[in-house]
Amino acid sequence: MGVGAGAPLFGYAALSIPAAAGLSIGAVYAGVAGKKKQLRDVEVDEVIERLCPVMGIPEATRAVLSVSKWSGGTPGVPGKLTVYYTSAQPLNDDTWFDDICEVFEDQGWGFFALAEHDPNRRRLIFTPAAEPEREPSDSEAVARAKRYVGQLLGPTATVTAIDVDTKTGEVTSMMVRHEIGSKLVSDGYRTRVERAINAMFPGRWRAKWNHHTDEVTFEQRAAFPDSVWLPAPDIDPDVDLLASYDSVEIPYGVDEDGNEVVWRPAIDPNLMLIGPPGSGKTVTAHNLLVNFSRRGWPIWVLDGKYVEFLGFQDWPNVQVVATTIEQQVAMVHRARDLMEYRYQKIVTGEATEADFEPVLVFLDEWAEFRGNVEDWYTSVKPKGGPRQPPVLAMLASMARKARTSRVHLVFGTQRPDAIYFLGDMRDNFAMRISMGRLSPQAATMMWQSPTIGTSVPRKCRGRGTTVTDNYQPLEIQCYRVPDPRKTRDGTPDADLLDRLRPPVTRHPRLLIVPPESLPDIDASDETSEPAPLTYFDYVAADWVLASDRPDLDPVLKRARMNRDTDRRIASPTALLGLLGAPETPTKRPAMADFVDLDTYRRPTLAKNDPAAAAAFLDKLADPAIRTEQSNLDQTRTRLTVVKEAVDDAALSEESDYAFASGDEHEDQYGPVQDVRAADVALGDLLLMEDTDEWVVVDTEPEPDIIEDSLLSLTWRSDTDEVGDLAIPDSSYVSIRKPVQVPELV
Ligand SMILES: Nc1ncnc2c1ncn2[C@@H]1O[C@H](COP(=O)(O)OP(=O)(O)OP(=O)(O)O)[C@@H](O)[C@H]1O
Repeated sequence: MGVGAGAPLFGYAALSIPAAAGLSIGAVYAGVAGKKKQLRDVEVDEVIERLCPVMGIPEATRAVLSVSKWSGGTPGVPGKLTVYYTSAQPLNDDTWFDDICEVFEDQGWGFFALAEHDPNRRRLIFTPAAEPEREPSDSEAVARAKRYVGQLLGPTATVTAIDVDTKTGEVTSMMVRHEIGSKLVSDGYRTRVERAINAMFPGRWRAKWNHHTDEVTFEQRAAFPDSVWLPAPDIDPDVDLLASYDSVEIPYGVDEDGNEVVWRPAIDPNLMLIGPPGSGKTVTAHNLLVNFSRRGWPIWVLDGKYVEFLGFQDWPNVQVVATTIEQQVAMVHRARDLMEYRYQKIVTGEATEADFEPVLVFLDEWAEFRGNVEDWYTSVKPKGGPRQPPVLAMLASMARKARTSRVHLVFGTQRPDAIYFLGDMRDNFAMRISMGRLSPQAATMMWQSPTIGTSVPRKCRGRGTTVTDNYQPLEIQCYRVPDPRKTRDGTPDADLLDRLRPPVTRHPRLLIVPPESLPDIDASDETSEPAPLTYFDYVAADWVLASDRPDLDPVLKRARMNRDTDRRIASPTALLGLLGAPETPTKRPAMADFVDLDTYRRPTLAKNDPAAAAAFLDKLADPAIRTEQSNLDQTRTRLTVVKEAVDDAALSEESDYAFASGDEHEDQYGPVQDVRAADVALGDLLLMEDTDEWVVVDTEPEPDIIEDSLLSLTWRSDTDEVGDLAIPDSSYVSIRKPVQVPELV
């Protein structure tokens, strides 16, 4: 038996019980009903013992509770509970009534709810109610999360909200209020907390700190998708390029939350695209090309590798894909001339920027192009001509004039060499994408931080780093597009290309006509050899509509490739003239023998119709304008280039961009070394001995926040797994350090 009935539990003078309350503390019944009454009193006293602390009453007293309307057997359950309070203070506590009801429920009396509150009498009446909806009690994962939070942010930290994955039961995000704001002002401390959260919970986590409210939200990061195809929303194919220019947004990928990232060329005129082989740089360039073509922009392409853009040679609005070194040099000069022409028109007051239709120029695989041009130049350098090919000195000034001339550059290369960031180049290529993983050295060049982009998983193709609207670096998955050259009819890739292909060709395809040698005008006798063509002859090459020169059209040539051709090319032995293959290729039939020229597709009628395009080209080719624009251009009649004819001032201004030939550091990491854990640095490759896998160390090693005698190494794998290793700093591990590349200094 519990507390003895019939007497106050303890003296409780402070509580004045209204006489009408009918509290039957002194009544002890005997007889038939005595047994039931006794049992009920015991229950009531048990409840009172637990209720008094909830009511803020230090010593238990029966004056706190009156119980009536019992029903259902022995002892049964009450139907009305009247609770008296002395202090109104707890009324401010949102959970007070629930806490009172919980006492009744714990006694087995069922669920109660407040039915009436009489503040004058300081009385609360509770009656039976339906079961309230309650938060389920903490799962093991939640309890663990709360415990970790207490360890990291102090015992007073409280988890104010928590999300759990209903399938796995794992915590996916939590909001925490803490009282260590002053400690968390330090970046270092916050980083340590974030590392610890990453180490303690499955998956990758990020923290959003709110220093004003002393709150932090930890969220599990969503996994990036492996591949996201470029969406093909409807776009007006006839949109007015001049009117739409300012609002053009080119979506090129998604961040980890699925938000689309866009390039706005009217704000950032040029884009720099960096990526080692296999990282997805070419696919990203194709994605940009398709995007712009769908918005009706004319596109010119320099393809430093010659083969990457072949599939887009007959894509609507792609005007030219320069695939030989001669064409490429001519194209860059012509783009530069177009920029200068427009610039001059503004200077002379004949036009404003708003009068120019935008053009997109790809300068892809620039380092490769640079090497090729340097080699080629030795064979075409005119006597007395500049030492370096002039085309290599144009990049910076083209980038600078892009905004005014609306001739926008996509500059692509494998590595962010220091020369691409000299002078105002950094500002003129503020819009950037780096594909794949960067070394800490390259990351410093590209993102001014040795940590950004250095842990991008190498096997996740199309993954890279870019900038947000506020120029903050951000990891993204770039959109993917099929390469038309490698896509077979009837496949889903072909269907997607059909949806992405602009329905109207607004800008006709152009060809750069190879210049022909002319007789040497200085020669005294008629039998002398024609003078060899020089660099400037190639620069001055004519441009024509592709439809006017089917004999030169590579698209047409490809269209007539047949199985015989394929087979002949397939065998290296056959190509060597062995095994019965024809030693000299048979003369090919004339174009007219196999193509009906009349049915050869002319460009779809466009705003820029062929006649207008031809007039535009004439204008560009007009010697008067060309001489005015640049002294670098030489026409074929001026075969001997005298030194003075070259604008040395223009060249010397950018002579620092005399590009060094680039080494290949494909893997970017040096030999295997065994070092103490204390000597491991961010960006090193680390061998995980249990899985025999190389992972990258993705944060600066630090003492473990929980066990500070250990060193914590966080890592990310090539397939985007993450983890944390806490080891004594004297233990040995195998690492590979990123190589230092001289061109990045
Ligand atoms: N955004 C992407 N999403 C998914 N897979 C991609 C993506 N981009 C590229 N890939 C895959 O990676 C392969 C290589 O891509 P890509 O040709 O663009 O690489 P690259 O960096 O240009 O290399 P290389 O210079 O050798 O051509 C593609 O064939 C494709 O399978």
